[in-house]
Amino acid sequence: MTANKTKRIVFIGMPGAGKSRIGWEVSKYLQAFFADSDKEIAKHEGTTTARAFTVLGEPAFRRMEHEVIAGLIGRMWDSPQSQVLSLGGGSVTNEDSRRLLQDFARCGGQVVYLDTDVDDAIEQATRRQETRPVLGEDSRGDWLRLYRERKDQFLQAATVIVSVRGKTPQGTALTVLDALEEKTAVLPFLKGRSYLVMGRRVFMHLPQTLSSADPHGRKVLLVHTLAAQADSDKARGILRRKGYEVIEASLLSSQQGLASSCLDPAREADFCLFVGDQDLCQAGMAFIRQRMPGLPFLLCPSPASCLPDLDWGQLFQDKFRLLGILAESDGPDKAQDDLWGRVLAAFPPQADTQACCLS
Ligand SMILES: Nc1ncnc2c1ncn2[C@@H]1O[C@H](COP(=O)(O)OP(=O)(O)O)[C@@H](O)[C@H]1O
Ligand SMILES: O=C(O)C1=C[C@@H](OP(=O)(O)O)[C@@H](O)[C@H](O)C1
Ligand SMILES: [Mg+2]
Repeated sequence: MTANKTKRIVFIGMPGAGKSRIGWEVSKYLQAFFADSDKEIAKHEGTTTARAFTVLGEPAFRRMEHEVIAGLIGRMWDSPQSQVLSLGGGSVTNEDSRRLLQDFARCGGQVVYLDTDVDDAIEQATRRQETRPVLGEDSRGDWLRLYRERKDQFLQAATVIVSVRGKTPQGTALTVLDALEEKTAVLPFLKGRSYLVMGRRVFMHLPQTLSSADPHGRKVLLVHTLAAQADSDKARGILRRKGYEVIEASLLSSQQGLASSCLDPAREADFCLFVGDQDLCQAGMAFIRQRMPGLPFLLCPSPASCLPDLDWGQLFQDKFRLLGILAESDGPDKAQDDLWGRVLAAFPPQADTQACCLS
C-alpha cells in the first residue's frame, strides 16, 4: 500500500476500545469519509442503538446490524475517496458479517482490530453506559465474558491489530496509520507461519510474536551490533514494558564470534533476537542452526536496506524456528516501496500471501 492510495478501513473491537473515536480520528488524518454503523442503525431504526438492541433482542438486532453493515461496506467501494467505518463491538458474532469482512479484506480493505484491556475499556465504555446494553450491572464480568467469546473472531477478521493501551486517541490513530502502511508477507516455507514485516515501528509486533510462539516464555536474548544500538534500544524498551526479561549481548561487529558470547545466555533464554546488519543476521542464523536449533528467534535487519541481501537459501532450511523478520524502516515513501520491490524480487511470495499482522 502506498501513502496516497485510496484506503478502505473498518474498525472492530470490544465495546469501549475506541472504535468510534479512533475511526473518526483516522478519517481526519486521511481526509476520508467516516461512518459508524451504530449511528446508521440509530437512523435506520429511528431510535438509539441501545434501544433497538433492547427492543429487538440480540438475534434480530444482529440480523438488522448485518444488513446495515452490508450496505455501508458495499458503498465503500463506490467512491474514489478513502473511507473509514467503525462497527459495533458485537458485529463479528454474526457469521454473515464475518464473511463480509473476509471478502472486504480479500478485495484489499483493511480490518483494524483495536486491542484493549478490561480496565481501559470499562473506564471508557462506562462513560456513556446507556449506549451499551451488553454491559449490565456487573460491567466488568460482562465485558470479560464477551471478550472470551469474541476474541478469536476479532483476531481472525483482522488484517491489522493495534494495541490502544496507554495511548491517547491521537497516538492510537497515528499508530494505526503506521500499521496500515506496513508491508507484510508470509514466509510459508517454514513450519508454522513466519512473517516478514517492514515499516515504521515494526518492533511493536514483538510482544505478540513472542507470546503467540510461547505464551509462557519471558527471557529474551537480544544480540545486536553497536551500529544497531538505536534499534536495539527500541526493541528492548518495548519488551521490558511488556514484562520480558531482556539479556543483552552487544557485539563490536558482526564478525565477532557469536558462540563465545551468546551460547550460555542462549541456553537460558526462551527467545533470541538478532538486531544488526546482513552479516549479523547470517551469523545469527548459522549460530541458531548449529548450536540452538530449538530456540525460537527473530531477525531484525538493521539497516532495513540489507534485507534483500539476506541469504534466503539459508532461510529456507527447515532446521530452526524463525518466528519472523522485522525490518524497521522510515516511510512510507518511495525508498521504502523500492526496497520492498527488491525484497519481493529476492523472495517472490508463495501460496498464502494474505497480509498478516502481529502488533
Ligand atoms: N485512546 C483513548 N484514550 C482516552 N479516551 C478514549 C480513547 N479512545 C476512546 N476514548 C473515549 O472513550 C469513550 C469510548 O470510546 P468509543 O470510541 O465510543 O469506543 P467504542 O466505539 O469502541 O465502543 C469515548 O468517550 C472516547 O472519546
Ligand atoms: O458489543 C456489543 O454487542 C455492542 C456494542 C455497541 O457498540 P460499541 O462497541 O461501539 O460500543 C453497540 O453496537 C451495541 O450496543 C452492541
Ligand atoms: Mg462505537
